[in-house]
Amino acid sequence: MQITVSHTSNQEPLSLAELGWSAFFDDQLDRVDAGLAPMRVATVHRARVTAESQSGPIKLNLPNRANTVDYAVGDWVLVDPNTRIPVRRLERKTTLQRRTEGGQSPQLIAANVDTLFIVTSCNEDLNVARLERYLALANESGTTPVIILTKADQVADNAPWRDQVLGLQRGLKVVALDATAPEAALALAPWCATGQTVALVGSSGVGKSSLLNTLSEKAPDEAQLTGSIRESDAKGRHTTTSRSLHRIAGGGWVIDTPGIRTLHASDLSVGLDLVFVEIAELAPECRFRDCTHDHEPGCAVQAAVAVGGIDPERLERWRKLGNENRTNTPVLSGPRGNKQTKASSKRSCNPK
Ligand SMILES: Nc1nc2c(ncn2[C@@H]2O[C@H](COP(=O)(O)OP(=O)(O)OP(=O)(O)O)[C@@H](O)[C@H]2O)c(=O)[nH]1
Ligand SMILES: [Zn+2]
Repeated sequence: MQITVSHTSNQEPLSLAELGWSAFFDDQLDRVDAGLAPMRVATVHRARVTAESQSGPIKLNLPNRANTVDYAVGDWVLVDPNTRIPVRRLERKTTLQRRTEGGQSPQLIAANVDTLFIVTSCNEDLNVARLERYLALANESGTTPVIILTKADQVADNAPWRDQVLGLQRGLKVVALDATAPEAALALAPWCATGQTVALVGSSGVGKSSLLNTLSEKAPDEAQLTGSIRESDAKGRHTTTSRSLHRIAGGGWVIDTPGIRTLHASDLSVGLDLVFVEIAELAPECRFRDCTHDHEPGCAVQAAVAVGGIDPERLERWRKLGNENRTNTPVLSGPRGNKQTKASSKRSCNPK
């Protein structure tokens, strides 16, 4: 499908596949959609949404009373090429969302992300509990997590950092690199092929902007701001201000999402099970169905801790994250007035 839309860019037209289109979206098209142009949401502001069309970036005209919070960077929308009004948003393949503290409805971070790059650096600031949160978020949203250890060039041996993160989830891929070096793009190429979409999450100062610039081969004058890091406490300044969709040189797309530091564990169920799979697998063997793996007799998890099969610190972090999840996930009223949480209505791994 190629529908011409007047635009501001001189770039070569992109195929839909280059924009990230796949059979998943094609299957959602109806005959009535003929004449509409599929486009990908690139930026979402309070009253303004822009998109990447096949012929370049364009500003969308929102219908009256449309709420921009309904759109996420990475969304596919079908746009009327004459009015530039998005007529329909396609169902999302993956949805990254977060709930701010006390927030009733989750806030969209990004949509249709294939791989979540969880960025952390080889310094003393590495926080496994935070990485487990990001992993649970990635799993829950349906994206594949990859841990990126930046600043590998600043340590003689990155093995101690690699060892800390490899065990955080079964089959986890970990890549150590220098985010500022062109070779970083090569190391990440397996996840950045044409049509693939990745997103970057991680604390301030770990190298997300640097990685973004390296992946997009941005010239210095158009590069994202890269902030400086305070040497004293290894904590960075927050410098990134607008989320957006960037083209990866010779391949897919990268979404940069600020504000992820205020991420809270909420709405997690299978996402948590996949991170703490060693606990989830043993839980059915506990004597009590609602075992909290704490003080109960016949607890298979505590038995595994006793013989060194389960790391007690992991169990403690699982408990904290599960508690945080339950606290932050609003309780919904069930059909007959019985209360149930969204998380517990799916297969749950919360401390029961
Ligand atoms: N040597 C080296 N320096 C790096 C690497 N990654 C980032 N830096 C430097 O660390 C500082 C912070 O990097 P940024 O890319 O701004 O970090 P960020 O994660 O985008 O930070 P926020 O925008 O605050 O979220 C900059 O001075 C970078 O040049 C790396 O892999 N090696
Ligand atoms: Zn138990």
